Amino acid sequence: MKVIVKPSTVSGTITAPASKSAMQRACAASLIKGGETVLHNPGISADDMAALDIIQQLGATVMQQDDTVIITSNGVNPVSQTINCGESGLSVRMFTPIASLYKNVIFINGHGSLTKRPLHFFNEVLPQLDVQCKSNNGYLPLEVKGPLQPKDIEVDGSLSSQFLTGLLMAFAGASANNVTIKVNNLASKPYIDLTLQVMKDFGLQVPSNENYERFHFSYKSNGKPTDSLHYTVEGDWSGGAFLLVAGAINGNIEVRGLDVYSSQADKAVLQALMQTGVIMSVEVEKITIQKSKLKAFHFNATDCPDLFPPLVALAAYCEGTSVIEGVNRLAHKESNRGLTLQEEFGKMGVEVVLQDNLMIIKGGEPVNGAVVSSHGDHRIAMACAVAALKAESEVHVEGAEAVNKSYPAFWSHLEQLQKS
Ligand SMILES: O=C(O)C1=C[C@@H](OP(=O)(O)O)[C@@H](O)[C@H](O)C1
Ligand SMILES: C=C(OP(=O)(O)O)C(=O)O
Repeated sequence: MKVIVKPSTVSGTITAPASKSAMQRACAASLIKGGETVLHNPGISADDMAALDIIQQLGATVMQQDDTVIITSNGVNPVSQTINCGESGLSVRMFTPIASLYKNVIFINGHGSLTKRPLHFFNEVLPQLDVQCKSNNGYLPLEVKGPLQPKDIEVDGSLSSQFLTGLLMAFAGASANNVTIKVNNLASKPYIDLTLQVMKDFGLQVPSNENYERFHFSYKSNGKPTDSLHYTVEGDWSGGAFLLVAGAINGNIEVRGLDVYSSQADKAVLQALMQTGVIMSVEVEKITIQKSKLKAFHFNATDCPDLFPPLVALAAYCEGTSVIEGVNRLAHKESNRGLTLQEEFGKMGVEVVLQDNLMIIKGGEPVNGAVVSSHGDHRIAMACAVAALKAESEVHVEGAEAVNKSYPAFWSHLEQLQKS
């Protein structure tokens, strides 16, 4: 699908979508907790749908009712031998250890970009927890056979935090007692805060967190699972970042649904925006942001790598040279995002230089109309669309359907803002 974005101002009020990071964790926690969970503001992205499907294959029942999703679970009790993670990195890395709680073989698959994302962590780590694990040389498909036994273990967290999220959930699901997960070089640390927050909200066992290096579980019985836990999925700072950047580039908009007290990593977009000098007011209920004269910024996105795409769009309109640190974190996302951002913004005449772990963006020059490609990556599609808002002419975004992975309403939200 191709979407043509015309240069235009944006105005009006928009509510950010549900966070897929929070929604997928809530699905996992509902499965592990047992009993009934009512999810309010449930996400509907492709990644969220993958997580809902996985928990059903692993034994939960899922019912849509009005604006909620009701999940009932008896723990991990699969009704199928196979789970399909779609294109979701979080789902495959979080649900593989959870599926390993089961005593029989489970096959794990996915499609598209997920088949190219590294999973060798499991070949190294799961056997140490008594799980047999086969993979296709460190890639999908996987085959696991548990039951996983929580043990003291030391793992490498430098590739992705998502493996640790999976281990933490699985250890809680196995009632880990007096065991420690030691992690070296953990990446994307705030995502672990979100994991621990969701575990706490669901009444799961929460380990102590010693400086993101040691997570110690000491068993505390929480008694019977709470009947009918109500959980509201928070708004998505990762998708919301594109809306805020759209406002800064060429708008006057109000973004709702973003919790300023959230544990989400991408809340840090506010820090980058503040450096640009944008006119913005942050309140509990809403963030108001408007087109302003923007100056270049220097931002470290090592722990919030999903902010690179919106920040490159922002940097294109900032006077001077902006620098974003943490490019090494981008190689294994839906595309190799350092390279795809360089290529696609290059087509619009925006110079993006990759130097070691830095991305250097020369801003303040005219942004040209162009035909760009999403490379099947939702965040590349959204970054190009937002950059188009003040371009010299139309930007044609090919592969625009990629946004369904995290933000299916993105194109209609953008259109709504362009019209109001
Ligand atoms: O746990 C999560 O919800 C996520 C963690 C991050 O991945 P890494 O830990 O691999 O950086 C992020 O990029 C991804 O979009 C979502
Ligand atoms: C990398 C992403 O997600 P995941 O790793 O869960 O596929 C993303 O949403 O940008």
